[in-house]
Amino acid sequence: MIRFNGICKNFGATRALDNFSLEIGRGLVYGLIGPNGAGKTTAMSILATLLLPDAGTATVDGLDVVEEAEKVRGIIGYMPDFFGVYDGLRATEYLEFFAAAHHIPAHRRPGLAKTLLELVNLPDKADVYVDSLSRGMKQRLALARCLVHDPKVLILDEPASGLDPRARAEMKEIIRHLKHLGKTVLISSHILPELAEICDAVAIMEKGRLVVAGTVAEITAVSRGARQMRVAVLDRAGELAGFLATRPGVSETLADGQEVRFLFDGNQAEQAALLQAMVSGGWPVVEFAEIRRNLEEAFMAVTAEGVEDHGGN
Ligand SMILES: Nc1ncnc2c1ncn2[C@@H]1O[C@H](COP(=O)(O)OP(=O)(O)OP(=O)(O)O)[C@@H](O)[C@H]1O
Repeated sequence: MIRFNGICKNFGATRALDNFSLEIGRGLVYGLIGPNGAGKTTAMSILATLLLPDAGTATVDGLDVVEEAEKVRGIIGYMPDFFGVYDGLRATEYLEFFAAAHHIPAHRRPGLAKTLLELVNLPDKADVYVDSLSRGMKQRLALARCLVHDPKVLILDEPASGLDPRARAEMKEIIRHLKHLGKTVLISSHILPELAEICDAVAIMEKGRLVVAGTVAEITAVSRGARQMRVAVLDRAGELAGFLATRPGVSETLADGQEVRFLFDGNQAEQAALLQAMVSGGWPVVEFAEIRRNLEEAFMAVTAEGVEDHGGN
């Protein structure tokens, strides 16, 4: 549904996008994550036809964002990271205004505004002036605004930034709902664990380049190298740490109370063999499991290590 192909974009001496390529399948919620200045907003602006790339191509549903910009605008909804709302307009008027800009016939606009306000959980704010809404409500109204022309693709630049936990949870619910409606959603965020919850896949960017892309599980695996393990025993943890240190693939053993933590570089069969060795050695093993990294830790690891490109998804 979305394809970036070798996109480069410079601002003076700053290379905002450097041969950036990514493919995003239809109907997915796709997260774009990266540190400040990674190029997320630049990539989204190019997709939204608001910036021209210096090199490379980008398409939305097969339409070129430069050659067929007008058609692209008809099938995307774009929510920028910073946006204003107009003074002196009520929520319904605000939505009707944008519906008019999208050539929705006048008789359909009131019903559409009502439906959209319900969709973003603002049905009781129809007659409230938009500049008096809370930040979270403004964000949701802005999202409703992106939906007036029923776009296939939504491009949401940090839609949850600056929101409190409740408002973020509401935003997440709405994004889930949009997925059920069949939309393809590209979303950028710094709130990484939240992206993990709602995204089918994520791409990590750094310095204008794609670092890694895939499902959250794939990314945590790619970034992992040796896995961190934890084994809990009824007693003799210190002795077990010594034993483990002699086993292949085991490093950095650390006994702490009734548990031992260590790094393990091995496949599942080797992991099973290790458990068997512990049990055969007489250690009373209560638990043995991998300590899974969350997306945030994976993100820190891959951006620090600069993992090679793994292509799009
Ligand atoms: N209009 C502009 N003029 C000059 N430099 C720009 C412009 N827009 C972006 N840049 C630069 O391009 C790089 C990428 O910026 P971009 O806003 O795309 O990153 P980002 O990943 O969205 O960052 P953030 O998370 O801080 O929003 C940065 O170094 C930024 O300073």
